[in-house]
Amino acid sequence: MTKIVTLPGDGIGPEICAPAVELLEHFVPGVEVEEHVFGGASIDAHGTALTDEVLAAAKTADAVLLAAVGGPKWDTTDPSAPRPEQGLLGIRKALGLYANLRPVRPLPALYDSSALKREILDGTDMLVVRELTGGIYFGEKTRTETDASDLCHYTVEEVDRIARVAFEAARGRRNLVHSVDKANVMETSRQWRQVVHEVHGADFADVQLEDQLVDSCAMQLIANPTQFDVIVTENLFGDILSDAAAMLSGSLGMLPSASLGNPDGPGLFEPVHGSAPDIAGQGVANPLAMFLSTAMLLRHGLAMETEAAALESAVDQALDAGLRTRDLGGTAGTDEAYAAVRKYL
Ligand SMILES: NC(=O)c1ccc[n+]([C@@H]2O[C@H](COP(=O)([O-])OP(=O)(O)OC[C@H]3O[C@@H](n4cnc5c(N)ncnc54)[C@H](O)[C@@H]3O)[C@@H](O)[C@H]2O)c1
Ligand SMILES: CC(C)[C@H](C(=O)O)[C@@H](O)C(=O)O
Ligand SMILES: [Mg+2]
Repeated sequence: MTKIVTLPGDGIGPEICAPAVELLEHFVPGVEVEEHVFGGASIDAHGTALTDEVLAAAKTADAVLLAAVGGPKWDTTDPSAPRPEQGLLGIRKALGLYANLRPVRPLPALYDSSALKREILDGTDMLVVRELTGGIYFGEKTRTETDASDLCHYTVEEVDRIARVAFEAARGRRNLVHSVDKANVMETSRQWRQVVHEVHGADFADVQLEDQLVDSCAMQLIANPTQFDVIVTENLFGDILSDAAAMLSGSLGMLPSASLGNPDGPGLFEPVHGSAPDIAGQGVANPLAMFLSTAMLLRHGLAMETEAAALESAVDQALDAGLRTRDLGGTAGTDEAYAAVRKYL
């Protein structure tokens, strides 16, 4: 039997997770869905954002569906206090999920919801491949009364394996990879660039490779997004660039993600956005990034390509038919969005 562990988390997390579970039950008859507390909710219940029990449950699942964590209640500058985000980083690392795929494909129906002009958006279709278990997120952290430090560290192996994910992905797309770094300043970036070129020369010479500095990439994402096919970049740059790229789709509430990398364990599927504390509890959150993450779970986690495409198509059709949540300039609530998508299944 297929087992999915769900981690609704905090803020709008539970509101967008509930309808996603209904979609899972629709597409995977008899699916066993096991829900666990996670993030801030887990800090409140157990004093830690990710308990050993939840991690053990996740390891036995076919896939993990996560909504969002965090919120002002747990925001603190005290280094000894537990943080919801530690649960997120902890589960990514513990499951060995180094490859985070964030596809950005603005729909013509939503061009008017974006801050960018239609003619700039038209034809945009990119995949951000974000390294997820290394870099400054996981390097040594220190803090004293007078200073603090975060170490950015990458091994050659970590860069090599994420480069391969990006090149492989490009082969199934437009065959172009932009490797984004800060090689004019950072030593980790200079080695990143060298390793990416070595992997390219050895095994992927058929794929076009471009280097781009991260500051320039941020500008190019807004100025000329259609030039990109696959962007591969380190953890922190990928975090920032993918939120910027989300706005090409009209809203952060539209961008899904899949975290993969361990062939023997489950993948983790979650929207790119956070727990949106400013709108939590109002029933107005856009659940579409969560639904599209569920589609990625069907595709990458359960090898159910037909079902994944059907769900993506239902989202497209609902938007074509006029579905607009508040973040997209409309008035539809979370339940209405779910009903609008359900109509096309
Ligand atoms: N994967 C995750 O769990 C994740 C990701 C990012 C941020 N966070 C956490 O979320 C908390 C809030 O962070 P933030 O406010 O910087 O980012 P956020 O992504 O939660 O929200 C940014 C803005 O986008 C809006 N927004 C986001 N998702 C939306 C949706 N589905 N529908 C409608 N509007 C949406 C919010 O209302 C807010 O105005 C922080 O604690 C942060 O650490 C968690
Ligand atoms: C909440 C935070 C730790 C997380 C990250 O930085 O990875 C989020 O912003 C994301 O993009 O998934
Ligand atoms: Mg982020």
